[in-house]
Amino acid sequence: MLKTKDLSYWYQDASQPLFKEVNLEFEAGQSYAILGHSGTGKTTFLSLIAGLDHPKDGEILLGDRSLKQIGLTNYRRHDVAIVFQAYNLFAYMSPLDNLLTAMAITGAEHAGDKAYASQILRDLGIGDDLITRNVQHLSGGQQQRVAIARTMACDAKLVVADEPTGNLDEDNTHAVIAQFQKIAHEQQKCVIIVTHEPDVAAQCDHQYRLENKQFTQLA
Ligand SMILES: Nc1ncnc2c1ncn2[C@@H]1O[C@H](COP(=O)(O)OP(=O)(O)OP(=O)(O)O)[C@@H](O)[C@H]1O
Repeated sequence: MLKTKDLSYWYQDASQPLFKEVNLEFEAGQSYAILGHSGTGKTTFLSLIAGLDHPKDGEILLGDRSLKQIGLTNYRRHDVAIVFQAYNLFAYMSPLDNLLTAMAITGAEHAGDKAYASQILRDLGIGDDLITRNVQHLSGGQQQRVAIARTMACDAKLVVADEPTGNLDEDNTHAVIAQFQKIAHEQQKCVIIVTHEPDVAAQCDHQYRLENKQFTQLA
């Protein structure tokens, strides 16, 4: 589904790339964890996959089209959903309006369908008492579940998450990863998660470590 072809990136100095000539393939219906020490370039890699920046060298292909051909704005709107550690919800809106707004912006199949959006939130434990409350009055774990619900309500086949459990306790971490597994296996999406936590990575279908400018498959 998504492929990197000789992908390289550096910020200032081309002789010191963060990663070099990376060739990876990510399939629909599977989840992938990317581990690695701080500063190795995991977030940078994810931002390229998410279409937030252009590669310095090489390319990223969705199916047989490069992100450059698709256009990054187009790609971000329709093909990829992003979950950050800091939830990144629309502030001052309720969980329900967060989903409905994202569905409208991305032109999702179920755009405007309140019952559909409410059910996804309910399935993630955001019940009727919380669904219309300002998201800023929700706990960290609840906000992260809303962010995940939003990716489920939209049609993007690729879901990327940067340290999605970084702020969560053990129970919420477990629930969030279980939900990502559901997104991969039941919705047949491709889920790519950057994490520091080996326990989190171990719950994904595949694990890679970014080290010495290359990705090594661990499992
Ligand atoms: N906009 C930028 N300009 C210059 N250097 C940057 C920029 N963003 C990140 N870097 C540097 O690039 C390197 C990789 O950063 P990145 O955030 O991708 O690493 P990471 O593996 O995700 O780290 P962490 O696990 O700590 O989040 C770091 O040394 C960082 O300081």
